[in-house]
Amino acid sequence: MTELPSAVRRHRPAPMVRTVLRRPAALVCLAYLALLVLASLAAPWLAPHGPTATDLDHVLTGPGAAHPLGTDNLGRDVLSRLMYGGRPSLIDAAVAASTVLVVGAGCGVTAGFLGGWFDRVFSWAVDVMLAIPVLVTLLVVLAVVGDHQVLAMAVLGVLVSPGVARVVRGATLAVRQELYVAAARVSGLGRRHILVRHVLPRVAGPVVVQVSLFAGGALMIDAGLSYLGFGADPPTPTWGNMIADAAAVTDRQPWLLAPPGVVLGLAILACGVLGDAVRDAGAGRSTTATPPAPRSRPSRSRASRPRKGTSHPPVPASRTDSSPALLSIHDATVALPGPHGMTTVVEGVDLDIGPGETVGLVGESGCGKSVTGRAILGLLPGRGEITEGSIVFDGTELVGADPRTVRALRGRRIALVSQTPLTSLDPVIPVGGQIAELVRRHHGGTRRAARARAVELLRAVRVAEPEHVATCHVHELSGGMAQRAAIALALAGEPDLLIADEPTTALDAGVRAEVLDLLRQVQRERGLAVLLISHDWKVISRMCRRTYVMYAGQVVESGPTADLLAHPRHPYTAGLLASAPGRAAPREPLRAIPGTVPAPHEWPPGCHFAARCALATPACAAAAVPLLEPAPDRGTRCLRHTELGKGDDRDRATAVRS
Ligand SMILES: Nc1ncnc2c1ncn2[C@@H]1O[C@H](COP(=O)(O)OP(=O)(O)OP(=O)(O)O)[C@@H](O)[C@H]1O
Repeated sequence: MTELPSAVRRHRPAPMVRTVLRRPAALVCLAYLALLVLASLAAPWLAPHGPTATDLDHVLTGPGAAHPLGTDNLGRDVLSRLMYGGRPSLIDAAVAASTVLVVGAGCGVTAGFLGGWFDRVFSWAVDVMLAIPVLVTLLVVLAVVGDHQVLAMAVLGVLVSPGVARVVRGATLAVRQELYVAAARVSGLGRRHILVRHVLPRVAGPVVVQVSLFAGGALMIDAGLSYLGFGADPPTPTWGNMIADAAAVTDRQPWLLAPPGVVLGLAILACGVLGDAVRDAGAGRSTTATPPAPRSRPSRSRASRPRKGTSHPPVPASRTDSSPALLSIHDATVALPGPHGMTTVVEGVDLDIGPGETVGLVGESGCGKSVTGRAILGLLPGRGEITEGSIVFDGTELVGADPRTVRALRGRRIALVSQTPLTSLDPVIPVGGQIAELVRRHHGGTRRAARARAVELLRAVRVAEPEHVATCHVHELSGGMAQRAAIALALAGEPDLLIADEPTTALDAGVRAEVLDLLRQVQRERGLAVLLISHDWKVISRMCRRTYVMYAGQVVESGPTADLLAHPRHPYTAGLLASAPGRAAPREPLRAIPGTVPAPHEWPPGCHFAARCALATPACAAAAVPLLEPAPDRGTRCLRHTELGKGDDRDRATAVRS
């Protein structure tokens, strides 16, 4: 089993509330605001005098025994009026802040999360609303609704919401684009679940900051409106009209300005400091939660070490032609939106995987391997779509199927393991919690049973101390261990097909061998079919009986791996093999196929590889090359495949430059 990294026991992120409360300044501010709320609520019982009771013998007195904060120009007790006045001021601010929370933050989160037409309408509406002058509109509203201050503050909240919504939308969009959110979709979790469990906790920080800062501003605006005479009618006290009364007699009793001014000023300050504390706590958490660069440690414990003589264990059995395919892709064409409009990025792909079979998909970067994998899961980026062809999984056609049918397969029947486990696991939920969440989602059961199953799955993927690792966050794990956890997560639904998209690319050589061993073991034990996407011929030859080679969106060659490696039937495969790092002799420069993969909008009408091919003839460039069958169970898109592998032509086909 892999050893437990020492880092596992460190850097556990504390819940946000606890992190905030650990800051003395935040604690003082919270206490102050709580005191204000309590004092204003309990004013009828705690205030020494009524809010309008006058004592004409004591007018404009300073602080004293009978009146701790003095009296105003009508002999009214300032402390009592402050307490009573807090209630409307705080209610007004709360109404405005709640409106911003519901309208601003609510719309921002919805637009950022849903995207599409809602986001476009939202952005347009925000642009329009930001052009509306807030104060002027508010004064007009007050002129219409009179002294209905609560309504006015709700209107203020609506007017301020676009700015807040824009910030919150940005934060939500950033979280939505995180790989772990995509991974949660791949795992089959529903939208609402992903929003509540994976997105909202991450955007809660920015939302609280925005709302608390605005609450301070709302207190100030409320006081300002009362000062101007728009608030509650005298003699009802508000902090704003108390400041207005004090301002009228500053020459006779300047002290009178101090109590409402200080109380209000401190309340605004407290809101700001609290917002800062939440922001800092959030930043601290995301720093610890942001996965560091993969720390793949070559853990060398006995169970996971590749054993001598078993470095090339037998490749899992291939599907026989008579057995029905578990996954059958036929003539699939995928288009994605891009700078050149909808562009075809995968064209006419045929690919079959039998139950329990491991099939390789290999090719240079940008050839369409990942898009093909995502097309199977119905998770194409943007407004991408499968424009032609069919994808049949276990007898069910997925192209054009009800989205619920495809969603039901994700995680449960088809799972994905990506190359970046550190970014595809939720950084703020313990690994065990994420696995248990999927177990319950796909198989039901109690929380306790799901947690036990999560530990079992971690043990199955050879994680040491699985009980402990289940409580860890992903940033506490090494690269290899995180990849094991990601595989455990993929197995939670007990799928029939695993799409492994370069699952070992981010790992170092030692851990790579362990993870490949592990994949083969789970594949064998569970009869899993695996589509293994890779750049690495070594991985392909070790794992896959059959391989498909992709170039510029097309499958250009396919066949049993051993045969394909020994006798490539397409110059691209030959070139790719010749430029594999292991093929170069010692001190010989690494070879490469001349040129680069053309971008999808630059694909030629004929053979996509013609421009880089030493064997190309005018016929190759003239028209699209269909998939030919040079031998049983072999496919190639090369018109000159019969000439490959013969003397000089073979050399020319693999002609590469340093
Ligand atoms: N979100 C996207 N929007 C637009 N085009 C995309 C998007 N993702 C991929 N593409 C394009 O689709 C084509 C295929 O990309 P894909 O990621 O499938 O290649 P790949 O063979 O998996 O490469 P790699 O090995 O680097 O992952 C590329 O031309 C790429 O630019």
